[in-house]
Amino acid sequence: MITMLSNSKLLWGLWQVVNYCASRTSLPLLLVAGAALLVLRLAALVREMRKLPPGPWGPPVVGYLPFLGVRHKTFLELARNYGALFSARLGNQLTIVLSDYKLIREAFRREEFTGRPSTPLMHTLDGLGIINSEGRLWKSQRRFLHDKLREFGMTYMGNGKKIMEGRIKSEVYELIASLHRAEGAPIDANPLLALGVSNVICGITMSVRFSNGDARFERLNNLIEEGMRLFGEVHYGEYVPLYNYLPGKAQAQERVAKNREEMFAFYQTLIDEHRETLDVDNVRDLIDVYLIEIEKAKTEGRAGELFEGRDHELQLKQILGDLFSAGMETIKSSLLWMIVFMLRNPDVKRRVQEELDAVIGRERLPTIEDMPNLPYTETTILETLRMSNIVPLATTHSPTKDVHLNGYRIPAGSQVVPLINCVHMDPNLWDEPNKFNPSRFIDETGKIRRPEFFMPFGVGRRMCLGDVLARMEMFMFFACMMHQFDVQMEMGDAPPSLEGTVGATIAPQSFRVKFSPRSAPAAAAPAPEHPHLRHVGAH
Ligand code: HEM
Repeated sequence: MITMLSNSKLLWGLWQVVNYCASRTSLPLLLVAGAALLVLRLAALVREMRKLPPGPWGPPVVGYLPFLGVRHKTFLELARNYGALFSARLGNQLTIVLSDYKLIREAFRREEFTGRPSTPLMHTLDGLGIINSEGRLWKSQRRFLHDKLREFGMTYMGNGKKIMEGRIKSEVYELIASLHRAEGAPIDANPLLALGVSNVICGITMSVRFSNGDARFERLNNLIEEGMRLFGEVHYGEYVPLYNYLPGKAQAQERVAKNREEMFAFYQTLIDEHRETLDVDNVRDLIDVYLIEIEKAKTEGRAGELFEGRDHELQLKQILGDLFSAGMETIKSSLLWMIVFMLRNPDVKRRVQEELDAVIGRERLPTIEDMPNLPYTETTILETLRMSNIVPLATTHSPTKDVHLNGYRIPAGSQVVPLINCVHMDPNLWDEPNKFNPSRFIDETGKIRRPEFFMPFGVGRRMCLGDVLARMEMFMFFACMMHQFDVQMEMGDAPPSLEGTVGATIAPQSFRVKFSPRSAPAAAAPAPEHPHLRHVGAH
C-alpha cells in the first residue's frame, strides 16, 4: 500500500499526522512523527540520487571538486571506472559526463540539451551572444548567423566560397612572406599565425585588418590571453560561488568584467563608424548585416521583440566577441599542433610534401579547389584534430528540464559535458590511438572516411558554427606552409611536447621552429585586394 503512494502523497500524509499530534500537544508522538518525516525525506533523496548516473562521492559542500585536477584528464580516469555515463557533484553543480559517442549524439540532438548552466561566468556574460545564449534568443541567432555567414562565404559551394577563399588567400600570402623574411631562423610561429587567423575572422565580421606589430592588435590579443588565464583562475567559482569572494579571486572576477568592457569599447567604435557609412546596397560585413536588421525591426515597429528584447548593440558586441574568440584561438592552436606533429613525425611531413609537389607542382600555391585531390594533406589535418583534442570538453550543455538518458535521470540545470578526448582516443574505436597515422581516415578506395565517432566540432544542435570556415582555413594555411617550407627544429632541440597548455583550448607549449624555404619556391601570387578592409593601428 505504502509503495503505491507517491512520495509527495506520503509526505503530505505524514505532515497531517504531525499536525494532528501537534494539535493534541503530545510531545513524544510529535517527535516520532518528525523523525519519521526526516527519514522518509532522506529516503526519497537517496532514491532520487540512485536514479542519477553512478559516480564518485566527495565531502559535503565541495563534493569531488578538491580531486578534480585537470578536468578532461580526471574525467577520462573516472570514465574508465564508472563507465560511459557518470555523474560527479562539483561544489553546488551536478556534472554529468558522457564519453560514448552514441550517447553524445543521442543527447545533443535533443532540444532539451541546448540549455547553458547557470554559473557566475554565465551571469557576467548575461546570456547574450551565441555561445552563451539559450532558448529563443539562441535559436533565432543561430539560424540568423548560419544564413548570413553562408552569404559571406562560409560554404563549400557557390560564389560565397570564392569570396572566402580570397580573404584566406591574402592572409596566407602575408604569412608566407613573413616566414620568408625570417630566413630559416628559429621563430615562435604563434604571433604570426594569430595575426593571419584573426584577420580572416575580423575581415568577415568587422572589415578590420591588423598589420604586423600593430599595437591595437597586441592589446586585443593580450586581453584575450589574459581572459583565458583569468577564466582558469575563477574556474572553481563556477562550482563554489563563495570562492570568487576570496582575496585575489574577487579581483580576477572584476578583471574579467573590465577586459570585456575594453573589448566592447573597441567594437563600439567600429559599430559607430559602420553606422555613419552604412550603405544597404553594399553590405560589407557582419556589423552591417546586424545594423540593417536592427533598422528593419525599428521601421517595422518590432524593435522591442528583436533579440528577445535584449539591448541590440550589447547583443551585437557579444556576437563579435564570441566569433572573434571562437574563430581565432581554435584555428591558431590547431595550426600550431599541425607543426608540432610534423616536427615529431618527419615521415608524415615528407608524404604531405610529396603529395603537394605531385599534385600542385612547384609553380603555384595550393588552392581550395585542390582540396579533393590532396587526401593525405587533408587527413593529416583530421588526424591532428583527433589527437590534439583542442576542445576536449566542447562546451557545457545544461538540460532545460529533467530528462532520461540510458535509464538514468539527468536533472534540469545540471552541467552536461561530452568527453571528446575519450572518444578520440578510445582503443575500441581507433587502431593504435596514440599513433599519429593520417591514413586511418582513408578507405580502401583512397577516399576520405570520417567515422561518426570523429567529432572535433561537437555534434547536434549546438555543434560548432564555424566548421566550414575552420576546414577551409586550416587547409589553406597548412597546405601552403608545407608547400613552401620545410619545418625543422634547431639542431639539438627536443621535439615540442604533446602535453598541451590548458586554457580555453588545449594549445601546444611555446616552441621555436625553423621554416626553411623548400627548393625552387613557388612565386607567391600578389595578395588579392579587399577595398573595404580597414587597416587598424600603426603599420
Ligand atoms: C579548429 C577549429 C575549431 C574547432 C575544433 C571548434 C570546435 C568547437 C566545439 C567542440 C564546439 C562546441 C560544440 C558543442 O558543445 O556541442 C564549438 C562551438 C562553436 N564554435 Fe567552433 N571550433 C572551431 C572553429 C570555429 C570557428 C572558426 C568559428 C567561428 C567562425 C567557431 C564558432 C563557434 C561557435 C559560435 C560555437 C557555439 C555554437 C553554439 O553555441 O550554438 N568555431 N566549436
